[in-house]
Amino acid sequence: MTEPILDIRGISKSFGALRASNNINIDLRAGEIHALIGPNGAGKSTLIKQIAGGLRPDTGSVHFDGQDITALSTAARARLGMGRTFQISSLAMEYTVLQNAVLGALGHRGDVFRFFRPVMKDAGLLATARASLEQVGLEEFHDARVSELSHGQRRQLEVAVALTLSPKVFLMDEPMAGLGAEGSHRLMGFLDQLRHKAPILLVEHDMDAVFTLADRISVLVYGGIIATGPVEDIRGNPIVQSAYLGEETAA
Ligand SMILES: Nc1ncnc2c1ncn2[C@@H]1O[C@H](COP(=O)(O)OP(=O)(O)OP(=O)(O)O)[C@@H](O)[C@H]1O
Repeated sequence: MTEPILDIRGISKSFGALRASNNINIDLRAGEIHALIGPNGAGKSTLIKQIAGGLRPDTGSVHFDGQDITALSTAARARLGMGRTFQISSLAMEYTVLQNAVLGALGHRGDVFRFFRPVMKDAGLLATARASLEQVGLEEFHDARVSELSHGQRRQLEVAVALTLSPKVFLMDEPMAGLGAEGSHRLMGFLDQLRHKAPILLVEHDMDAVFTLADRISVLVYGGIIATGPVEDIRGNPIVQSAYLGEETAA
């Protein structure tokens, strides 16, 4: 078995009396999509924040590419190759697709206090931005404003922005949210390919997407992982069904 690229060991996090993460172990290996599912409030976003660096765990560690990064900032983790897309879009709606990608590349470079105009003439940044847009198939939309894009295209642009730092892994928080059937279908095809560039830890409520895309699934309930395994094992696991999937089908 290959060494995990991302290895979360024994993470716990409490907010007052609430144990939002309870001794969580989860890892991500090359080429895979590992889905993290669980009911609302189970602690999925809290876990992603601790992996990405926005929230410090009370105990436990995050290892990334062989290095203990538990004490590193979000920016330092991003520079090491931790790519992230968010539950709520982080795009600048009135800027163009290319400008968003350039801003992403600029942010990752760390020198954000430059004036916008010269930035758009920076050959290195432009090349990085264009290459990322090409990888997600948005090269024809360089000059379109984000506000003119479909939801699905915005999700692709978010991935392009993350790609500007050549990520070694992706953390994705509900990428299917707000997409219609066709948009979800397209994005699923895209993520299916993307996993070969960098494995994906995928938080997702859309069970069709999870069952279609995931290589492994971890189920989080009340802050603790109650099961991890291949899709078929999780689907057929009676504890998972009563704790989560039953609830979903009843909805
Ligand atoms: N900063 C915070 N302070 C206090 N409680 C918090 C904080 N962040 C999260 N919580 C609580 O921790 C629990 C887990 O929340 P979290 O947002 O991680 O769940 P989730 O599984 O991502 O939910 P959803 O699927 O609705 O996005 C919830 O009970 C939430 O209210």
